[in-house]
Amino acid sequence: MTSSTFLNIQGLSVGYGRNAVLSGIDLELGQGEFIALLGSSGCGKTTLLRTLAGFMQPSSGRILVAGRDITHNPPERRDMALVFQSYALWPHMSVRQNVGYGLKVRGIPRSVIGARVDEVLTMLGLDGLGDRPVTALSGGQRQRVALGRALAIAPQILLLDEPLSNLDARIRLTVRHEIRSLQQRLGITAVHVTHDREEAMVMADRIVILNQGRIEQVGSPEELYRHPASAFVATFLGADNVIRLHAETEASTLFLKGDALAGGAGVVPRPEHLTGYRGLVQAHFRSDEAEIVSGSSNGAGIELLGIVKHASYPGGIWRHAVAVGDEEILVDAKNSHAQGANVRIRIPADALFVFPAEAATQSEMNELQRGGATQAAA
Ligand SMILES: Nc1ncnc2c1ncn2[C@@H]1O[C@H](COP(=O)(O)OP(=O)(O)OP(=O)(O)O)[C@@H](O)[C@H]1O
Repeated sequence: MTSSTFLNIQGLSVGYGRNAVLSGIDLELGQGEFIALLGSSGCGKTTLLRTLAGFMQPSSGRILVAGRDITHNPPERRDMALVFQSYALWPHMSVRQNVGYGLKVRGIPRSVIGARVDEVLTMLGLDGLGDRPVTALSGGQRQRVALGRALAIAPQILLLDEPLSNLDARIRLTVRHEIRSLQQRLGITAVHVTHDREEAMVMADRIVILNQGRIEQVGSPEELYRHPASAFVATFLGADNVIRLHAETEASTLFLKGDALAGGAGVVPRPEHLTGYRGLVQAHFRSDEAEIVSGSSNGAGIELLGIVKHASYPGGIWRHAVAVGDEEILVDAKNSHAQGANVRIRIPADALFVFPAEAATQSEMNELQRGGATQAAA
């Protein structure tokens, strides 16, 4: 644990009955840090948040806040507030009563509650709505009330469980910005659960990618985007074009071979995790980082040969589905290329993420047996 660690999650495992959901989660957050938990449906994001909040008990591991072990504290003795996707407001209460609720149950005097609620309503731009029933508010306003109720108790840690997913796209952008700037202004440590990649990227100081109950990678949005540590992270962060190739390494160079490549081969700098690797790989890249080129070009990268299957115009760019060998990839371009056209696609080395192939197909196994690459991936 570093001296600046505020929330420290150590070896946390959590399950429902005999069904293990989270396994050995280790994570340290600094005070005032905003962390986004990102992962596909069912990977355990909400379970982690509920365990932090004290609504679930871990089967092993500890949670420390400022060095104090709070693993077995009840929710009200954790100095944390949870904001739900569904708002979870009291429908029979006014905005003011909802925001003051947490203070009331803590036995705070009425005069203090009144002043604090006014302060929070102003902070969230809800002045003038205090006496409205919450049922007479828009979705964005309701979520602001839910946030106000959480902030009224001045928690040290704010837990956000997909608070924006019930809002329409435009309001979501506004509330996203409001939450982030409030959190920064108040210096609150925040853990935000989302399955929206862009939301995590623009809001968080660091993103935690969860996959099947384990942490796959932790880093700043840019680190994760530029240096995904696994095929899962690359795919999850948009590098979902995949081409399978054979790879061999020599010193700091990665030699790639495959029918999909122009000239049957390509050379790129070797990523750290492929030191000494020889075998099947899957190369990932984003559709907007691949380029349709008219001739061979200079600079580190690879070139693929493909045939345009169809082109569509989602706005600003043309998106092409291109058959490359047995695989189909998406490539964006400023101009459209006709169906059936033979194209050369260039992917710069720094936009190419190469990992050992997850499983060999039958034809790849046959090729391996014929003496291609000798090391099949795990
Ligand atoms: N009350 C429960 N009893 C048993 N299993 C549960 C319960 N709640 C969740 N699970 C299971 O635990 C796993 C993790 O669920 P969790 O809600 O934490 O996932 P999540 O990542 O938040 O998913 P989503 O993005 O869909 O909300 C899932 O497989 C889910 O089916």
